[in-house]
Amino acid sequence: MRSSLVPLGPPVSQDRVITSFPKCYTPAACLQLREHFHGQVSIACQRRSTGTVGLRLSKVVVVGDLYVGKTSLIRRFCRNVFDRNYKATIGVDFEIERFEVAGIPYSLQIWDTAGQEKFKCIASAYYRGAQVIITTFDLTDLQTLDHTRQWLEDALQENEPGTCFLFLVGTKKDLLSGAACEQVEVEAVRLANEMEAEYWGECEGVLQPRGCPGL
Ligand SMILES: Nc1nc2c(ncn2[C@@H]2O[C@H](COP(=O)(O)OP(=O)(O)OP(=O)(O)O)[C@@H](O)[C@H]2O)c(=O)[nH]1
Repeated sequence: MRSSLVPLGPPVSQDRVITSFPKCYTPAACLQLREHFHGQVSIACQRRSTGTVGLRLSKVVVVGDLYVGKTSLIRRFCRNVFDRNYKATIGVDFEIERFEVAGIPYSLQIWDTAGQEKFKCIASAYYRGAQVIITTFDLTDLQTLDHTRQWLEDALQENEPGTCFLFLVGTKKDLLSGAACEQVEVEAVRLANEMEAEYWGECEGVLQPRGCPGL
């Protein structure tokens, strides 16, 4: 069935062609280890028959308090731009990014949700069917870290247990000194482990592993 794997539209750009995966940041923070692969995936990889694996579109939802930097994270990832001007997201917005992973066309549908309380009921209608939940907080505002439990709980409620990969992202690393950032990140990684999520820091939209200095 190779024909069903031909991507629609023009070829994906070179930076969206993924032939190998980077090493995970720390085994404790990364749950997608080889032993966690589904048996069928492991067998398909061993036989190099991944062409028949039908996972070709994943839904990603990004949640978190207002002003933490959800839109900035997505805009950097999709368009490599960063804007210092704040424009609140109204309800939801989305982007589609096309990839080629190990020769298989693959799309990420990324949903940017509004952090403002008054839009929560609109945004939460889009949580269903997520394969990835990215919960974000502002490293300079500890309250936003406290709120991530509730954001995650709300997003998980709309999905089958155990079906989502979870990430916790601390934004605005550039606004903190190394020592202050490390202090918050220790707490964030502890919470990420509790949530069974993988932790990443962020600097003007660019994702960075813990411990990396800001811009
Ligand atoms: N210095 C700095 N500013 C950032 C960073 N990320 C986001 N910002 C700024 O923070 C403000 C809010 O960013 P947004 O991405 O709009 O926040 P949001 O979470 O999408 O906000 P809502 O749409 O209201 O939920 C903007 O002025 C951004 O420029 C960062 O890493 N560093």
